[in-house]
Amino acid sequence: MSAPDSPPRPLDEQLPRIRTTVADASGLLVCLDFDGTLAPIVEDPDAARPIERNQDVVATLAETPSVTTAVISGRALSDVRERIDGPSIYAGNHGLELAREGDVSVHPVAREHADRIERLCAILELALEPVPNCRIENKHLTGTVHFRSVPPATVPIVRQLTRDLAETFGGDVLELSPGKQILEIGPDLEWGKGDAVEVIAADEPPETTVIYVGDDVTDESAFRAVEPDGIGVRVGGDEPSSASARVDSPAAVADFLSWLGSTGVELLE
Ligand SMILES: O=P(O)(O)OC[C@H]1O[C@H](O[C@H]2O[C@H](CO)[C@@H](O)[C@H](O)[C@H]2O)[C@H](O)[C@@H](O)[C@@H]1O
Repeated sequence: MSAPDSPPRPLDEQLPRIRTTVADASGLLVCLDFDGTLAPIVEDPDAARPIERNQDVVATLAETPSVTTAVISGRALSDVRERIDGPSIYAGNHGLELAREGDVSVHPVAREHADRIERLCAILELALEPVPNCRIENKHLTGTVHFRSVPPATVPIVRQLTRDLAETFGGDVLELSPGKQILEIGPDLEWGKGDAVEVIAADEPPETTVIYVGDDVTDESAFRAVEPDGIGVRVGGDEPSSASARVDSPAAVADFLSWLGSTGVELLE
């Protein structure tokens, strides 16, 4: 395992360990983040789409008997399900909602605070309306303030207003967290993508290797959940990470997933 403050190694360097780990397994649970991992980061969050090769390889993996696929996203569950087909499991809102086997479960504390999130999103819409290209994404259990496309001089204002309004209207039950050119508002909870991965993995047969691929700070809890027995792959950037391997881009994710679907599946016990 790499220490949390050490950079993951390029995937090629990690392949010998990955081969051994997969060869010792009877099946794979492949968990995938969406934005920045399957889909390139784009200016308009509504325009994000997986690259075609990721869409194809996820569909192929989803049909492979020894593989379970899951998409674990910060987007709302209803949103991410529309964006990629195939997986049998989806988690939305950073793991606060989980859909599997025809059932959707929602974290009870997040459900309790959903009205407060809705109200705060409405207030933020009004307050930030004068800032060109500032978007509020109301995800019902969490909300996102997007400042990727705002005039650079207004970013500090967006950040400060968001902080102030979250403090005033979030009481002591909501918290802010960072993302890629966003601020996320959610319930103040010890629950994240790593917890969702653990819940999903608990239902897999013994000797399943868990793989998690993601690009952002909220994916770190998932890397910690899967490493060192499983495989964490961080996409892009050069930040320290708890993932042991790194790839450059969604295109490189497609290469890795294709390798898993061919060589990886053949290596399984
Ligand atoms: O966990 P993820 O599936 O990676 O979701 C994290 C956030 O992704 C989206 O925002 C990011 O992608 C946008 C489209 O490329 C980009 O415009 C934005 O700047 C990024 O932060 C999504 O809109 C958020 O709701 C997710 O929380």
